[in-house]
Amino acid sequence: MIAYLLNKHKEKLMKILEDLDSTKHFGFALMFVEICDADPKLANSILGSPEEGLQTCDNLIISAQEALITQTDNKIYTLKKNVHARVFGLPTCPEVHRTDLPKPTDLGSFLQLSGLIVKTASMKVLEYRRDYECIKCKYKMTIYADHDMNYSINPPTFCKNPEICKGIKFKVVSTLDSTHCKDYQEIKMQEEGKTVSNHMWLILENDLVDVCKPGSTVTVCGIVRNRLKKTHVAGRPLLIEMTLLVNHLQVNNDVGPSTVSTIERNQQFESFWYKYRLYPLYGRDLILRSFCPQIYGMYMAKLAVVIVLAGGSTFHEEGDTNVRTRTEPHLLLVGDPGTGKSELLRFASTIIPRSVRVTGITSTSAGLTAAAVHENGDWHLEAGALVLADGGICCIDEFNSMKEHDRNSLLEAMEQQTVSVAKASIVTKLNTRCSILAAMNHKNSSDNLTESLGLSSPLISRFDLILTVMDKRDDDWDERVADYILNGCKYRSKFFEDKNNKWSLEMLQAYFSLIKSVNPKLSDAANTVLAAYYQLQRNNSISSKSRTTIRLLDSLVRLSQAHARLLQHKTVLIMDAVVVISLIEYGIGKDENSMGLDTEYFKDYPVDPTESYNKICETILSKLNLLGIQDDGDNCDAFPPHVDHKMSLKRKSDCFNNDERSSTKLKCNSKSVETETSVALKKTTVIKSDQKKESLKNSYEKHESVSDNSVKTILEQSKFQVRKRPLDKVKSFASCSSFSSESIFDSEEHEVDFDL
Ligand SMILES: Nc1ncnc2c1ncn2[C@@H]1O[C@H](COP(=O)(O)OP(=O)(O)OP(=O)(O)O)[C@@H](O)[C@H]1O
Repeated sequence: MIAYLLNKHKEKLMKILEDLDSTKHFGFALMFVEICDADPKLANSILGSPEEGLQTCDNLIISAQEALITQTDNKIYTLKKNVHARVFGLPTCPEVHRTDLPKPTDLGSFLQLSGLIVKTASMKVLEYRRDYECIKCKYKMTIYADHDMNYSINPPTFCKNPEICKGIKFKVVSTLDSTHCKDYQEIKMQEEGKTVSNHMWLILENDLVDVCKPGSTVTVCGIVRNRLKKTHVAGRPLLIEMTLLVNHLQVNNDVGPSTVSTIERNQQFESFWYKYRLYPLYGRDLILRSFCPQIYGMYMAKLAVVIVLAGGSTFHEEGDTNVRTRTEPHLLLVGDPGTGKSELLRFASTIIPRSVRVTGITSTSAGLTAAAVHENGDWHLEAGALVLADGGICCIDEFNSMKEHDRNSLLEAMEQQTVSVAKASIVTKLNTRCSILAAMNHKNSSDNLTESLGLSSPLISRFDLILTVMDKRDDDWDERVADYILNGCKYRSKFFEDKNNKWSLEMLQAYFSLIKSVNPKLSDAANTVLAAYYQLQRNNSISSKSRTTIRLLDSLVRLSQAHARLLQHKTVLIMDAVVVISLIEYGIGKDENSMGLDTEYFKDYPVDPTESYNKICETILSKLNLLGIQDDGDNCDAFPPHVDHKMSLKRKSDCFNNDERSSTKLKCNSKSVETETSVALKKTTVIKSDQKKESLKNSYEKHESVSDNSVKTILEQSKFQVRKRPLDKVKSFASCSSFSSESIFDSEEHEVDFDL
C-alpha cells in the first residue's frame, strides 16, 4: 500500500510535506477501487470495520510521508500527523451504494449516499479528548468524547493505573489546544425528490467543515452511527437518531443533465427529430400536446412553460471571469380563476427532477430564501424554497397572495441568482440558480400592467415572460373544452392512437434532462431580428415601461436559445427569434400588441403550425422592416445536431437534377426521407454550368458513401454558388406547408409537393 501511495500520490504527499503549518488537517482522497487493487485486505477492513480500516489508512499515509522524507532527504519537509484518508467511489452495489437513507440494520457500516443539504449548523470547535491526572498517583489518562452521547466527556470513576491505585479523584491537565480540539459541524441531508421528513444529520470534522451550503447536492461516504437525541429529557424513554460520520464529501453543484436519460431514450429522440427534421414545428407541437394533456388548448401558455423549462444556453468563455449571466428564464402566468394555471405549474414540477412547489399564501421571505433557526441552543441556517430549487424550477402559485415585503425578497434571487444572508451572526451567500414559474390572478382590469398586476416595476421587469390567460366566454371554445373534459379519453386516444405521438412523463423528463447539454448559439440573422424588435419596443410609446428595460433584450436572447434548445438545434435561427417575439407580443395583450398579431389565433393548436408560423413571421418581419433577412446557409446545416447527413446516392443525384426540380414529388416517410441538407441543396443550389453539374453528378455516382462534408468540399472546389433561399420559402425548415397535422400524425408516408 505504501508503494502504491508513493507511486500514485507522490505529488499529493509532497504538497502535504511542503506545507509549513504542521497543525493543519489534510484530507487525502483515495479511490476505493484503487485501494482494492493495491491492498484487498485493507479494502475489506474499510467495509467490515470502517473505524479501524480508516485509521490504518491514516497511519499508512504518515508512513508514506516518512518514506518520502528519507527518499528525498529534503530538510524543508516536515511530517504531518493530521492527515485523514478520504475514501470515495464505493462500488455501485446496493450493499454499500445507497439511494435511500440508511436503516437501523446498517449501523456501523461504511456507505455512500447522495442527497440535498437543507440545513447547516454553525461551525464549532469540539473538544474531542481530555487528559485527567489521578491526584493520588499522578497517573495520566485520556478520555475521548462519546459520539453516541452527543460528544459528552465523562470524568473517570477509578484510576486505571496498572500498578493498582485506588484513587477516585482526578484533575483536568489538558488545555483546549489543537491536539485536543477539532473543527466540527453538523449538516442535515434530505433524500432528493422525497419529503422533508426523510433526512439525516451528517457530522463533518476537520477539513470537511464548511465545504457545502444549504441547497448543495452532495455525495458522501461515511460510517452510520446512532446517538441520543439532543432533545432527550431525563426520565423519559430514550430517543435515538441516526447520523453519518462523514469520511468523504463531494459537492455536485454543477447544473447539468441528470441521469434520467438513457442511450435507448436518446436514440428515440434522435429518430423523432430525424422524422420531423423538415418540419420541426410539428415535432415541437407534438411535445406540447403530450405536456399536461389533461388541459385542453392553452397552446401559448404550454409553449411558454416548455420554453422556460428548456432554459437558455450556458457558455464558458475563454478567460472566464467566473461572472455568471442568468440563463434560467422566469415566467408569470396571469389570468382569470380556473383557467388551468395551477395545473400547468404542477405538471412542470413533475418533469424537472429538482423542483419545489409553494403557494404564495403560506410563503414568507425566509421560507423562500433562507432562515436562521435557533435549535437546541444552536443557530442553524435553513435553506428556503429557492435555494432548494437551485438547478431546477420553483413554482409559486397564488403569487399575488404574498405580502409585498416577501415578494421583494425575490429581487436578488431572480436576477443575481443568489440570496445574501446576514442573520444571527451568520453571513453568507446561497445559490438560487432556478427558473421561477409563478401564477396569479389579475388585481384589477386596469390597462396599466403595473396597476393591473399590483406588482412593483423591478419585479415585473425580472420576468422574461408574462402571459395572460383569460377565461373568455365563447360558445365554440366552451363546447370544445367541455367535450375534451367529458370525452377526454376519446379525444386523447384518437390523437395518441399512434404510439409514436405519445410522449410519456418519463420520456418528457428524459428529454428535458438531455437538452440541458445543448447550448445553441445566436446566428447573425436571429441577432438582427431580436435587436430590431428590442429597438422597436424601446421606441414604442404605448409599451409598458417596466417591460421594456434592457432586461428585455436579455430575455429575448435567453428565450430564443431555449426555443432552439427545445428543438435540439445548435444554432438560434430566425424561426426561434420570431416564435419568442410572438410569445412576448401575446403576453403583452391586444391593446399594447405593437405587431398587431391576432392574439386569439393562439388559443388552440394551429392545424398547420408551419402555415401559422409563416403568417406570423411575415407580419413580424415586415413590422421590423426585415422582410429580406435570411438565415445563413451554413447555420442551417448545423441543426439538428444528431441528424445523419448521409444521403442515398439516388437522392443526392436527384438534388442536382435541375430539370426535375420544378415539380419534384418527394416521398417522405420515417424510413426514407431526404435530409434537410438535401432539401436545402435542392432548393438553393444553382448549378452555373451544365458541364460542372454533370461532373458533380458523376462524382456522386462514383462514391456511394460520400458524406455531406464532401458535398461542401466539392461545391467549394467547383466554386459553385450556394444561393441563399428566398425568404418566403425558407422562413423555417418547416416550410412544407402542404402538410396537415392530421396527415403527419396519422400516416407513415406523405406526399410532399415542393414547389420550386
Ligand atoms: N383548458 C382546460 N382544459 C381542461 N381543463 C381545464 C382547463 N382549464 C381549466 N381546467 C380545469 O379547471 C380546474 C381549475 O384549474 P386550476 O386550478 O389550474 O386553475 P387556476 O387558473 O390555477 O385557478 P386559480 O387562479 O383560481 O388558482 C382544474 O381541474 C383544471 O383541470
